[in-house]
Amino acid sequence: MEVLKQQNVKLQVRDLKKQMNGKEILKGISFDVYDGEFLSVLGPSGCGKTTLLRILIGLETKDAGSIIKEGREISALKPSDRGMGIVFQNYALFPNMDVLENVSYALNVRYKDNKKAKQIAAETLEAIGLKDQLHKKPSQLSGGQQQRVAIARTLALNPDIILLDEPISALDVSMREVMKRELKEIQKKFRSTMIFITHDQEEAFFLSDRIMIMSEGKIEQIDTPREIYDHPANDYVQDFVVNHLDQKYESLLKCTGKKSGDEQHAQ
Ligand SMILES: Nc1ncnc2c1ncn2[C@@H]1O[C@H](COP(=O)(O)OP(=O)(O)OP(=O)(O)O)[C@@H](O)[C@H]1O
Repeated sequence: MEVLKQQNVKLQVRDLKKQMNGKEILKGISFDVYDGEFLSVLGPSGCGKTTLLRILIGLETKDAGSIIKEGREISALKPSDRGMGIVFQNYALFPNMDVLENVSYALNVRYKDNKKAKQIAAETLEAIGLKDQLHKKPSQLSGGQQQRVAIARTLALNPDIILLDEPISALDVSMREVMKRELKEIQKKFRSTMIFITHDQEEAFFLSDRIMIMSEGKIEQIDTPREIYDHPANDYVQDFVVNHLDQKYESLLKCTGKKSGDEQHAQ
């Protein structure tokens, strides 16, 4: 974590508030995201994760607070000017276009140069392991492959920050495991800054540099997986995260190659 803290802060969210139908959905959320960080937003259904994501990218307005990306307040900008990309749970691919066309579509709009768009799309698809699938339609791909196309489509646009809204949840159990590992590889390869929404404790612990735990529109704790596990901030975190993971945490850490706090101090 110290390494990340020394890096640039990419995004600063301050005192973000949102009400809907008279109900407080976000109750003054403040956090930073570091350059190159994988931050998970973890919480149960209805705690406000998706609302937060939609406000960050500009699909929803905020009532109060600020969103500062690389020193600039972006709240007034439209979604396409915010330098953020989003990957949805349901892929949202164009069914009539092949894989290459799906990824090059937005690049065409950006560069107005079909050849360049296709080249960037093909390079990104190759980097993500889909070079043999370029001319298949989405319906000819597995759920995991479709989600990789959706991720490639976002990566190809090279956004400053990628938001992922439960991108793994719709896949079947075995594909979820594969996708989890692939997502980690993709983030390492592209060194992207990612904000990942999930209700799944194991996903968050496996993937994240830090985890932000939410309940009922507020942040309960934001820290590294190890810190959260070793020092839960309150009873909620203890119950929702630590008790849930139980003995699985050490094996999750082994999978990621992360060392325990004690081992790190010993070095
Ligand atoms: N358009 C809306 N109008 C009124 N209430 C809404 C609207 N959108 C969301 N809510 C409410 O806001 C709260 C937070 O919803 P949100 O979708 O952000 O939570 P979440 O943590 O992402 O949950 P889930 O994983 O189930 O989507 C919920 O109580 C939801 O019913």
